[in-house]
Amino acid sequence: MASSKSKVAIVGSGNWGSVAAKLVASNTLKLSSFHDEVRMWVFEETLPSGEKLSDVINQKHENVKYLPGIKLGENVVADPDVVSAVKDANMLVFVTPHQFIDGICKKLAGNIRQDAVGISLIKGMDLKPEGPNMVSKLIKDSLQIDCCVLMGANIANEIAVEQFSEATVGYAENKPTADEWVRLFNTNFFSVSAVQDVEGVELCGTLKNVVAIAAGLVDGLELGNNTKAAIMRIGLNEMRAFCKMLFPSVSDATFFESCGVADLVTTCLGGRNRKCAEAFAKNGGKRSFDELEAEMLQGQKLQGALTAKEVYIVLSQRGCLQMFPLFTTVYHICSGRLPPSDIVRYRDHVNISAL
Ligand SMILES: NC(=O)C1=CN([C@@H]2O[C@H](COP(=O)(O)OP(=O)(O)OC[C@H]3O[C@@H](n4cnc5c(N)ncnc54)[C@H](O)[C@@H]3O)[C@@H](O)[C@H]2O)C=CC1
Ligand SMILES: O=C(CO)COP(=O)(O)O
Repeated sequence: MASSKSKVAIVGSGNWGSVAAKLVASNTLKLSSFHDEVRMWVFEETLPSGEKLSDVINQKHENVKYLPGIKLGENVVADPDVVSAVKDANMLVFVTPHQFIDGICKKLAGNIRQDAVGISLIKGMDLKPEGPNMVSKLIKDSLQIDCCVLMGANIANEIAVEQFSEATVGYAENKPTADEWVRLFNTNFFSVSAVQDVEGVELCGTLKNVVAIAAGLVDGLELGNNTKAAIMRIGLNEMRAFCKMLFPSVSDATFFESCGVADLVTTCLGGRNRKCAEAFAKNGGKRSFDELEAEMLQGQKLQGALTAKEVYIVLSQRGCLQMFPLFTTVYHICSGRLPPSDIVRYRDHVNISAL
């Protein structure tokens, strides 16, 4: 007889992907409605030792490259083949840098269980010539599955050592499925709640990375706390305006959840986008974000600079750059068209034409 237990697979194994696997795997051991084993797809790479990353994860139960020093749990099994990693699972957790998800979905289409559901932890958007698409929608449409999102003030390294934080699950209509995701992720140090606003939750997680770049520039320029707070406030307003422009149904209450103001604050204080933007400003904009990412993040990926470009393209297409002067200025600084110091002159730059 087929088992009615749910089986979980994690699509991704970077910094947050590894922590998500650890969180979920601690719960599948405790909750009888889940199979113990959690399969985690690893984008395979060869370590300096000559060993394959997936082999090392399975031997040491640790992602030595993206989450060193943290045990994932013996029930996390690394699999370098994405189709094999998901084939038995009915709960799929997507957690890769956003630039890779389209290609991954193309590989998975037609290769997942009929009864599968998904959740996206990916902060970023998918941009097609016809316009912006949310990552959860891309997953939903390409795999024909229900797809929730989980976003929040979730710096992975802090959750890895079990420091208290919160997260928000966003769902469209299917509350029972959202509740199942909450059950899978919630722990005594990771407090998860669900709201019926999938677009609002996902766009908050996406757009705060652009504001984090602005906050990092302020840090690099040593402009102080008041300036940084001002940039965060202005950024939050632009986040809200952008959300409402794309999806008028987005609720103001969503901005007060962990996925909203809390994620904005933690990312502007301690995230990777902030850190690289600080270095960018300290170098006077002479070293690109790609160079700084490669040098400072040991293979981890920034989402903010790419998202700033994607947001800029959406705003240009819609002819509303002037309504989003901070987002526009962040893009021009990231692309080298304006100096980092112009972050506080953002109001002067709303009429710059596209590159
Ligand atoms: N790290 C964090 O603290 C948090 C990250 N997030 C979000 O989660 C998502 C994933 O982030 P992380 O897990 O931190 O990843 P990461 O930033 O550690 O990225 C590296 C991952 O990308 C993979 N990769 C590299 N090239 C690839 C390719 N061509 N195709 C497929 N995969 C490739 C690497 O193997 C590695 O698993 C992002 O959208 C991020 O914004 C959300 C909350 C917290
Ligand atoms: O999303 C994050 C925290 O919630 C992490 O942000 P960074 O990618 O800037 O580190």
